[in-house]
Amino acid sequence: MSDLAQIGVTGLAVMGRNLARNLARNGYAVAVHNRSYERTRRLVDEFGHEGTFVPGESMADFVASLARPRAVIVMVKAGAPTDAVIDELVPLLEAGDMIVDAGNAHFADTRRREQKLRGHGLHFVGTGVSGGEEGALLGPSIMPGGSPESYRTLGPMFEKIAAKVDGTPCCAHIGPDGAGHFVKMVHNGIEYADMQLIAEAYDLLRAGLGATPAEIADIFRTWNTGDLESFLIEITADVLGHVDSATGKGFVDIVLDQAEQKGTGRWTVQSALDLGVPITGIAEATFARSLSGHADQRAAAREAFGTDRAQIEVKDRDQFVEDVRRALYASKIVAYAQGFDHIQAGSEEFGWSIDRGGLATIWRGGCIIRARFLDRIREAYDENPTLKSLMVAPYFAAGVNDGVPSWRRVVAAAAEAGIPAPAFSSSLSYFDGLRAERLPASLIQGLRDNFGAHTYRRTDRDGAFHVEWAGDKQEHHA
Ligand SMILES: NC(=O)C1=CN([C@@H]2O[C@H](COP(=O)(O)OP(=O)(O)OC[C@H]3O[C@@H](n4cnc5c(N)ncnc54)[C@H](OP(=O)(O)O)[C@@H]3O)[C@@H](O)[C@H]2O)C=CC1
Ligand SMILES: O=C(CO)[C@H](O)[C@H](O)COP(=O)(O)O
Repeated sequence: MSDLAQIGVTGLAVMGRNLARNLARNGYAVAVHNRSYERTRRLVDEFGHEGTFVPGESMADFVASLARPRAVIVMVKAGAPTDAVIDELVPLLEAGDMIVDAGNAHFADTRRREQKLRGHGLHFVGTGVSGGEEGALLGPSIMPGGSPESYRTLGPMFEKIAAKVDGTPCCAHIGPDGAGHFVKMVHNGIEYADMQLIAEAYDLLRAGLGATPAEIADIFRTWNTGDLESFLIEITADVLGHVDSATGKGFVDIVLDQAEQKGTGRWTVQSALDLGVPITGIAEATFARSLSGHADQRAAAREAFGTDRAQIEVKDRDQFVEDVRRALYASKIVAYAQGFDHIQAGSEEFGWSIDRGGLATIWRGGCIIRARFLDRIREAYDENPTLKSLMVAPYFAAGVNDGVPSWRRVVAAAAEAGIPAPAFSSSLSYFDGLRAERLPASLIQGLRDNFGAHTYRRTDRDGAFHVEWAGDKQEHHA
C-alpha cells in the first residue's frame, strides 16, 4: 500500500482536528496541517494512536503527502483566512484535485471560489458540516455541494464518517457549486430560531411558575420524550440543570444575557430578503440576539421605562406548561417550514435542484437541529415534493391546529405581562397571515398607488390600474 495519505485536513482547531481524527478512526490515512505547526504536533502527540496521521509542517509538505487526485479539507475561519489558504494551495495542486471548504462560508463566496477554481481544473467543494466539536469526531451531518464528479470520490469517505440514522448516513450530495453552504447557512438560521423559541419558553415558564432553572430543566427533560424530542431540547435541560461552581447559583443566572453570533443567522436573513422569502421566526431570532447585545440602549430603556413585569396569572400549572409546550412546538414547525421554503427559493434561483426530503434525511442525525420530527419532514416531502408549505402537510397541520389555542394564550400572556416573546408572536402572526382570507396588503397597494403611481391589481379584473388621486380620482388601465 502507498504511504501517501488518502485525504488531508488543513486547519486543526476544534472542528478540523476532530474531523481528521474521525477520518483516521475510520481507517483513512490523513495528512494534517495547520498554519501554526503547534496544533499539528499536538494532534499527532495526543491522538496519533487513533489511526494514520501524516503531519506536514509546510503546505508544500502537506500536499506532497497526498495521493492523487488530491482531496484537501480546509477547516479554517471563514472569509479572508479561507481565501488565504486557497491561494496557498492552488499553485501546489493540479487538475482534478479537490479543495473541500468545510467551514461556515457564505454561499456567495463559495460560488465565486468554485467558478475561479474551475478555471484551474480544480474541484471546489463547499461543504456544510454540522455537529459541533463532538459531532465532528463522532459523526456530523455533512452537506457537500460542488460537482457530482467530486462527490464520487469524496462521498464514500464522507458517508463513512457521518452520523448514521437507521443505518442511513447523514450525508448526501446537495447540489452543485454553493448548494452545500447555502443549506448549512439555512440550517444555522433554523438553529437560531429553535434556540430563541427555547429561550422564550424558558423565560415564560420562569415568570409564570416562579420555577428555578433546575425545575425548568426537568420540564425540558420531560418534553424531550415527546414530539419536541431534539438535541437542542436535550442540551437545554443540561444547561438549565448546571450549577455554577464558583457561586452555587444556577449557571444561566451568572451568564451575561448578551447572545453572540458569528454571522450565519444574519446571512440567512439577508439572503431571504434577497429571495423574498418571509423567514420571520429566523429573522426575529437574529434580531433578538442583536437586541440583547445593545447594552447601552437597554440600560437607557430600563432607566426611562423601568423593568416592571406583571405577574402571569397561572391558575393551572400543568395547563400552563402544556400551553408553552404546544406554543413551542407550533412555532418550531413555522421555523422549519420557513427554512425549507428558503431552501426551495435558493434552489430555484440558482438552479440547484435541492431535494428537500433528502435534506431532512441527513439532518436527522449529527447536526445541531436534529430532531425527531425531521423524519416527518422527510415523509412530507417524499409524499409531495412540491408541497406548498411544510405547515400544510397533514402531520404538521394537525400539530399546528392542536396548538393554536395554547399558542394564542401564551402570546397574549407574554404581551400582558411585558415578557418579550418575539419568535413566538411572529410565528403566530405568520400563521394567521398565511391563512387570512384577506390581508390589509390591499390598503398598502392603495397607498403606493396614491403617492407613487405604482399601480395595483383588482380582484375582479385582469391588468394593472391607477387612480388619478390628485385629480378626478378616475381609474385608468396602467
Ligand atoms: N465550532 C463549531 O462548532 C463549528 C465551526 N464550523 C466552522 O468550521 C471552521 C473552523 O471552526 P473552528 O474549528 O471552530 O476554528 P476557528 O473558526 O476558531 O478557526 C481556527 C483555525 O483557523 C486557522 N486560521 C485562522 N486564520 C488563518 C489564516 N489567515 N490562514 C490560515 N489559517 C488560519 C487557525 O490557524 P492557527 O491555529 O494557526 O491560528 C485555526 O486552525 C469555521 O469556518 C467555523 O465557522 C462549522 C461547524 C461548527
Ligand atoms: O455552525 C455551527 C453550528 O451549526 C457553529 O456552532 C456556529 O458557530 C453557530 O453559529 P453562531 O456562532 O452564530 O451561534
